[in-house]
Amino acid sequence: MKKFTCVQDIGDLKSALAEAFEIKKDRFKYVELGRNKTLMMIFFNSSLRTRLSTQKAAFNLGMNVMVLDINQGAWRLETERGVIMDGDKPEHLLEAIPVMGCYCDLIGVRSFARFEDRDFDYKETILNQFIQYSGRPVFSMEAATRHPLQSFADLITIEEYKKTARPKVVMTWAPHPRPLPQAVPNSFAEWMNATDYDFVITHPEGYELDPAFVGDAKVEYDQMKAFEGADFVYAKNWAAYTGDNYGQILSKDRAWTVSDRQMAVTNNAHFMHCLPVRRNMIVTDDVIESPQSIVIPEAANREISATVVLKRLLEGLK
Ligand SMILES: CCC[C@H](NC(C)=O)C(=O)O
Ligand SMILES: NC(=O)OP(=O)(O)O
Repeated sequence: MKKFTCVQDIGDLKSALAEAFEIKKDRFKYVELGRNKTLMMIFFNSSLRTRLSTQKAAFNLGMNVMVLDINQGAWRLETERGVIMDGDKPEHLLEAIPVMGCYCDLIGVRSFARFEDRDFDYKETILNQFIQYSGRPVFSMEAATRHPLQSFADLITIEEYKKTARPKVVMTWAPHPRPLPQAVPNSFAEWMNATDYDFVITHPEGYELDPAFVGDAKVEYDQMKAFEGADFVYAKNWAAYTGDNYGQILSKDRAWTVSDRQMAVTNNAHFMHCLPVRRNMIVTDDVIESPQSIVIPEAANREISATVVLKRLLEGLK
């Protein structure tokens, strides 16, 4: 594997899942693979799970790790080509990227959507500059339009907890005080559409995601109807994608907050969320603390998804 930015990069999902469960049984099985190899993790945005689980995954494979928070300690970076750099940014990404590539073997990048220009975001301008100019294999630690390490961990978790071969999985929008990226819901939809699950998306009108990610998923504007018979509920907030509303908050309607009311019409569904979660906006305390909540095992599986991805990138170096 030469990059990991989307579901297609991991190849056959059944093989990827088999590798994940093999590693889950013995996560140090490939500890020699990464000896004297260095992972560089570059964050343009905050992180807890990705930062910790990906470092742990690198240690599982015997790698060295360097972490750079671009906006703390490094030079502020200009990302637009052609700009006259007479402002507050002393360095351009087009120099910084190949320099960073000199010091490592693999690069992970976190660079959220900026919500200033939909084309800039949806062309994955920042991530693709790392792919083009670093000279190293690059993987996404959540970019503008996808979060594949999260989605892979989500799939591992559903496979571990499902009670039927084709579970009903419902992704629901929920309110949030800030406009959040579409990367997590886009990516979850992309991975769910690559399985044979019964996948439904539910959100208020105006929150339609990019059709390229929605694919053949059923979209249901009535949340209660969507929840009927669900085996898994995956809650997430996202800002509007369509038209002039791009990056905007259209609703903070807390009738969409996942509570016992909605969970009561499911098939005793498991509750999932990628975290961090705003309690009593996205989900009530009772639901996220209930026996059906699997948000912690879901977060634990981030170490497993990252170990499989780093292993395949290291194998691709040979
Ligand atoms: C894993 C989630 C990261 C980010 N969350 C926030 C709060 O910015 C998001 O919603 O994309
Ligand atoms: N789910 C996830 O990626 O969490 P962080 O933003 O804390 O890394």
